[in-house]
Amino acid sequence: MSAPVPGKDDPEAEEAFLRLLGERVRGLRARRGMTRRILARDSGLSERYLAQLESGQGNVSILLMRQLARALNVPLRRLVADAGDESDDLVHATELLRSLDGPRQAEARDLLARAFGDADPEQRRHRIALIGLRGAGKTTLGGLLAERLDVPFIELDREIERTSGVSLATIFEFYGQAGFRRLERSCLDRILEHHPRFVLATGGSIVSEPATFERLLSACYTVWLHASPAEHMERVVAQGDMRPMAGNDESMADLRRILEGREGLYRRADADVDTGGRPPAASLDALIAALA
Ligand SMILES: Nc1ncnc2c1ncn2[C@@H]1O[C@H](COP(=O)(O)OP(=O)(O)OP(=O)(O)O)[C@@H](O)[C@H]1O
Ligand SMILES: O=C(O)C1=C[C@@H](O)[C@@H](O)[C@H](O)C1
Ligand SMILES: [Mg+2]
Repeated sequence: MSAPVPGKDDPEAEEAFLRLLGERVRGLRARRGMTRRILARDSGLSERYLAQLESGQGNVSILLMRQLARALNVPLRRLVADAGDESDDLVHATELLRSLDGPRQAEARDLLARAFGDADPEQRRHRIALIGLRGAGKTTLGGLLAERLDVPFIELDREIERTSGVSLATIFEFYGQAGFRRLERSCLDRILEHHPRFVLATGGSIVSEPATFERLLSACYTVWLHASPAEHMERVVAQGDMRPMAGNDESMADLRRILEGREGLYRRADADVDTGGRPPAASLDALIAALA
């Protein structure tokens, strides 16, 4: 039996995607009042090829797709968006956000999260979620904090393993990053549904999944635990934990790169605690102070 390819669709789903692409091109062309002949001329594709594509039978290369997008004057992402990502409201709201500069985009995102987030602010204070890189102290401090607050301590990675009945390594091997992310999201949703109070230790990479991270931020009081890269590495190695980080082998360079890639997201937490250069008991006091 050949190895599974988690990113590959079955042939029916592939056909459905090509049909969607064809309908999308036909719809955009119609809305613009362009004949197939004109679009063929402006994009450099032959009329015959365009007809094939519009009927869902053309698997067009990315460069030809870019030519088509330019001729239709739409961003390339609009042609290849997943089903459901193309309502006019979503497209217009996205364009509005894109017209703002960086700081105002962040402001707009926070406004939207406040207006449409599902959290009751009072309940949010009783749901504490620890985020941070491996070795930050999420498990160590999370357990101590839960004991102190007399609330359940939940480890999201362990919940994912318990629900799926297999180890994280097996999930990644057979279902890929995408499969892990789906399980992570459904476990988080279930925890939020069943527990009004808890301390939750999340997986270090939860911040890389925008929808899941937004849900976490809106439903929980989040605290970013961090130490210096060297301390993170020291702690991970001392635990004999040789799990690959984001698919790479362990090295300081990888760890720095991962931290760099995630730092801007970790910073969105409600509070942060530096767990470096002090014992866990001192970090626990700092964590409790950060919740006050
Ligand atoms: N100030 C401190 N706060 C928390 N942990 C500390 C501190 N100083 C040293 N440590 C040690 O660092 C390690 C932290 O590991 P821990 O498993 O809690 O991190 P984690 O964030 O849960 O990592 P992972 O993402 O791999 O689950 C523990 O061995 C702990 O004893
Ligand atoms: O930091 C990471 O990249 C990860 C940490 C783990 O807790 C798991 O959530 C997963 O293996 C990814
Ligand atoms: Mg842990």
